[in-house]
Amino acid sequence: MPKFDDFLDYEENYFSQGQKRASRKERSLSRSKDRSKYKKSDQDKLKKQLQSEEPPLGANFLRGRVLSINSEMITVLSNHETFICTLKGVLKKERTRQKNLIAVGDWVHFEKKSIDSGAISHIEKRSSFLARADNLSRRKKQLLAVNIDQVFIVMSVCTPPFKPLLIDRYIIAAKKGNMHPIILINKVDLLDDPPPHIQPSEVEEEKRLLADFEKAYADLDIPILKLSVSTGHNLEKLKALMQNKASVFSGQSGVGKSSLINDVLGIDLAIGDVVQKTRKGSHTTTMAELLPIEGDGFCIDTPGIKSFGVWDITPEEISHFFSDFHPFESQCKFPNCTHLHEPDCAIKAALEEEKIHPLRYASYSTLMSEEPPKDWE
Ligand SMILES: Nc1nc2c(ncn2[C@@H]2O[C@H](COP(=O)(O)OP(=O)(O)OP(=O)(O)O)[C@@H](O)[C@H]2O)c(=O)[nH]1
Ligand SMILES: [Zn+2]
Repeated sequence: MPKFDDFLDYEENYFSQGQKRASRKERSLSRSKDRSKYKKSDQDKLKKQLQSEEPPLGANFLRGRVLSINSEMITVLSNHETFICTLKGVLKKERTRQKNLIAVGDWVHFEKKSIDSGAISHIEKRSSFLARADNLSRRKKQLLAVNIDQVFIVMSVCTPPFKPLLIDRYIIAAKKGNMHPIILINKVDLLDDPPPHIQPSEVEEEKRLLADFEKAYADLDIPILKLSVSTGHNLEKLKALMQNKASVFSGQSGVGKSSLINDVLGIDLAIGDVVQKTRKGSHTTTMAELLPIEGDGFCIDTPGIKSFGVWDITPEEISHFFSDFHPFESQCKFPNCTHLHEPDCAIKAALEEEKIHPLRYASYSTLMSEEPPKDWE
């Protein structure tokens, strides 16, 4: 195992771990404030606050962003120039104590040693964590990247069919890591111009499901963008959403993540063929890389990232993040009601009175009862 893999062992405390320890009462109190917690302005505030706590840059020091970490080399971008950096001795000592000392996406201070090299002396506090379950080692999680602003949850229509019941898993994983979820519905061209093997009735069903989904999720403060890589529909809007941000694309196989990434990176690689496979094959490790996009901003293109944290969600987290259920929960007969089988459940009552959308309840009950499939990746 390469030495630097140790950096990716995830040992940071999610902000949500504190929440897990909090009593049920405290949790329900905090729930009422939850809606605002993940709003853009609040996250920006957090970033500013974290930044203001950092020490001032010394003379001959630069501030930059870690783009990639390979063997003993850390590539840092500062003012549009890249520097190959090492860790200063003092940080190396800390490295043995704190495993995730440096990660892709970190903001660092480094001393310029030559026109293209430097020594990192300080790592700024992180605003978000992108981790995934580590199947290979006994240690539980791998840290893939930090300070990622937003997660694009990519779904498609028709091929593969739209699967609204999967979306909340991604939403919760994003929010747990303190990243903004944004839902992308790709391949909408197929709704107007379906290939011959798709029956008109299937297309109608997809349209109905999509309309239902938009209605059910309209009030959740999560942007939904319908687009098509094939026709270019709304791709400019997507690029605008990515400006000045670090973004990651997640979603099931075949929904069009690579096609979208290629488009925003402004590269023209054939998708789903040998070129694409070779490109993926070249990522022999699970390490992420920040790739500068057209304009200003970054995206991450790492195969392993598509399933980050989505099978690592507890029932407490599920109810915590279903904020549209919170106004009713206190009226359930049992304080620990799971809203699945219990009598006198206020959530089921709200569902019958159409105060909760059936799709939201279906998503909730699927999450609460489903085991992760073994062949997820
Ligand atoms: N009709 C249509 N096809 C698309 C669109 N976007 C992508 N595709 C096709 O969908 C297939 C899968 O696209 P990819 O970009 O490889 O999907 P992916 O999500 O990266 O898949 P994995 O690499 O398996 O995770 C390819 O054949 C694309 O050409 C679209 O907007 N419309
Ligand atoms: Zn209940």
